[in-house]
Amino acid sequence: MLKVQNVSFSYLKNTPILKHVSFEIPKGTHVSLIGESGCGKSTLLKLIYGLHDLNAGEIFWKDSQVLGPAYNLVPGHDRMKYLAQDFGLMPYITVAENIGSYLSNFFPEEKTARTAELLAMVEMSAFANVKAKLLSGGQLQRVALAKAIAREPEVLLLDEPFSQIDNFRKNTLRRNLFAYLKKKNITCIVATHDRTDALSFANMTLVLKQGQLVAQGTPKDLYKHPTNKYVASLFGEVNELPASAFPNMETTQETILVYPHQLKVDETSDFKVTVQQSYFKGSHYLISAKHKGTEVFFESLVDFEIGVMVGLKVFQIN
Ligand SMILES: Nc1ncnc2c1ncn2[C@@H]1O[C@H](COP(=O)(O)OP(=O)(O)OP(=O)(O)O)[C@@H](O)[C@H]1O
Repeated sequence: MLKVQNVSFSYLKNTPILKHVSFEIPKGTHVSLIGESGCGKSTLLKLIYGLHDLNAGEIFWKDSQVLGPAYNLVPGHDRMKYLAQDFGLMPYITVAENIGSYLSNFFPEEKTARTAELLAMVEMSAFANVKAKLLSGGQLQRVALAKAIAREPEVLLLDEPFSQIDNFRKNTLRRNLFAYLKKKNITCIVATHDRTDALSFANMTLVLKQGQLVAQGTPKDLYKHPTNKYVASLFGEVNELPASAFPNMETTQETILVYPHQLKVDETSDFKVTVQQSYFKGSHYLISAKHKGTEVFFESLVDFEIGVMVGLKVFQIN
């Protein structure tokens, strides 16, 4: 169990970055850490790893307290691995040597086999003998991931681990990596802006806003029952609409959160919008429209001309 208890932290005096953050993560859980840019995701990963001293609170991995540089000559918990956004690879040695640098030289055959296994997982076998400085950003990121799991940490902390990897490779890589981590029961926290990381590959999602933990739960629960628009918008476009605009909800004062796929064109509906822009998404169009000055997004299988007025109804609310 990873326990983060009432943690507060600031880099500079009087500028709090994290405020009273508490949560617990059972061993082997995959967590996605989401929130707008600058909300403190990277900082939280660094604190869990022990790279900074806390202002208040405590962090424990199992029975061992994570201590910052004031208490540790070499910062960083020895059962954890933290992969920063800048990768931390050595440019003048090969890909295989970079990965092998964390593995013991006492068992050369095992080291070679393990390096080959890790290279295959990140689809970089063909680059084993290429110097790291010659790789693209996405290739470097794949090698850095292989290096991070080389010694099988108990806790893996990944900061935007797939940000530079093309979509084609990203999906295979995510499936390989998360299946491997599950098999080895490695606890993993991924700070991400990618909704697929947050929804499809996590058992638990933590939502940060301005340094505070504002929501936590399974990805499905948070997606289906977002506590507010901020949480919902981290999964994609979302509309906040007056409930009274829709049939059977005329007397309701509240607003409702509706994802674009939950709105359907229905010319009989009194809720009229004017089409502003249409974005082709492959399987459908995402249409941006206006209702009394408010932007409304809906999905449609057919395209609409800009300026056309259409009626919308909510057809599938959570
Ligand atoms: N070394 C530092 N010294 C001072 N302030 C810092 C330092 N590192 C980060 N910050 C500030 O802390 C806040 C949180 O930054 P952090 O990198 O943790 O956010 P984030 O959620 O990971 O952002 P992003 O999604 O853009 O990576 C930001 O306001 C940032 O400017």
